[in-house]
Amino acid sequence: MITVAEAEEIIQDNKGDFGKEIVLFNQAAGRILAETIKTDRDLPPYNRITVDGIAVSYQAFASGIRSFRIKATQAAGDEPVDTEAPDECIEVMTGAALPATLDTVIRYEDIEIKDGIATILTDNITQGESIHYKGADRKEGDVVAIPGQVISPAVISLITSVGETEVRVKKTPRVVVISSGDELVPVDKTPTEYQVRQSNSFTVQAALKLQGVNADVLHVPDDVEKITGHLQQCLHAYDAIILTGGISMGKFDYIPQVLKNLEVEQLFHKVQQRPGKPFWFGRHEGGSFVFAFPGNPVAVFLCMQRYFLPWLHTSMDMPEKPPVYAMLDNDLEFKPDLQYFLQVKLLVNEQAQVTAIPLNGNGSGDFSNLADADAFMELPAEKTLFKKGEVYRVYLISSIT
Ligand SMILES: Nc1nc2c(c(=O)[nH]1)N[C@H]1C(S)=C(S)[C@@H](COP(=O)(O)OP(=O)(O)OC[C@H]3O[C@@H](n4cnc5c(N)ncnc54)[C@H](O)[C@@H]3O)O[C@H]1N2
Ligand code: MOO
Ligand SMILES: [Mg+2]
Repeated sequence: MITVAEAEEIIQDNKGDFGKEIVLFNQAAGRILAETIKTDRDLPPYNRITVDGIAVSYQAFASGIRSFRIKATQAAGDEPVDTEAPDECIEVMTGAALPATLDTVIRYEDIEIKDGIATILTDNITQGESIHYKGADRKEGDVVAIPGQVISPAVISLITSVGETEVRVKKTPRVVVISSGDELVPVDKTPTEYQVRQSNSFTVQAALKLQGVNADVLHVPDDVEKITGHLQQCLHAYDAIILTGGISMGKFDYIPQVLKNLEVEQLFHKVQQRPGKPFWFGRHEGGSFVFAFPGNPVAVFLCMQRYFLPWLHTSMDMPEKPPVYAMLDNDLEFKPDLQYFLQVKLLVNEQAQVTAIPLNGNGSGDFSNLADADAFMELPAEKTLFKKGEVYRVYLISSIT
């Protein structure tokens, strides 16, 4: 059985490539950038006035002039108006360009205007104040966003301000989520006393939706022929297939055998972890990747967060996220020689430490705490006792915020 680190390495060595496409800028939010965005001119593009008031010559102010004749009023977007005499000023609005003859801007709050004369009421004026200088933020041609970056609202502001009407983005993979098992009934059907509703596939579909991936969902019964037929089709139609259930040692766990029959190369089966030990991963020569997750709901959830989403991000050339650590809040014992992924709630205490409160449950079939969990804490396989105050890595559960 391979370790978690080995499984992770094998998955990362098998990244997908789903291509690129061009989308309109107003359709690009949440997509992954596949080009470099550069400024088309300096930012700001001119000496930008940052308050509503008057623009004056500081030299004139320093020489003792306090009353200035208003030569013109200049709105944002107007061509700047130059002054001709030291005691002239221009009334200027926030966002307007600084006239070449002037160098200091004074707010309306600090002046009084009467009969076309603006009088400065304070001596507390600094040369160059209230001006956001041309090129202070970025120079023309500077890089402002790079491939692999999520197109967040902030990136949209960069894309639009440099006039990119279309952007090249990474294509999202075509993904199908296939649940298996005769005990599972559709969500809108009433199960018998010993059946349960299909929930895993929709959990996975929802996790993908938050990543901008619209996955299809399918259910297959525990029937070799039917599983084979569906999988055969899916191997040609999808970049990634996520299966849930049917991969352990049960009499009706047909999935690994069917995948083998369909010549999907097994890259590993079983990982030294809980939950999710029976996890199966492989790839088909047609290019499709198969992630077969154990049926227990917490195992599916963990495997999505710990393996599939990082694979998706790597495949989309997104930068690796820095690791996150938290401090265990309870003593804990875990004897099996498996890496244990503990569901935890994260809190930041008054010392700015991130503490992890374990959410004790009844194993990987108990998904009742999942909605309260913020992360899985990865407790090393070689240890048995974990003490309050010890620090371990946590894998955050992806969410909207
Ligand atoms: N003899 C052994 N038995 C088991 C082992 C083992 O090593 N030796 N491993 C256990 C572990 S760990 C897990 S996890 C499960 C994984 O089993 P399968 O992948 O074969 O999954 P199923 O048997 O199909 O189902 C397990 C469990 O999950 C429920 N399930 C499945 N799909 C869904 C779904 N779409 N929505 C909701 N619930 C689902 C299913 O009803 C079962 O209760 O095997 C252990 N056994
Ligand atoms: O891997 Mo299983 O999810 O431990 O029950
Ligand atoms: Mg089973």
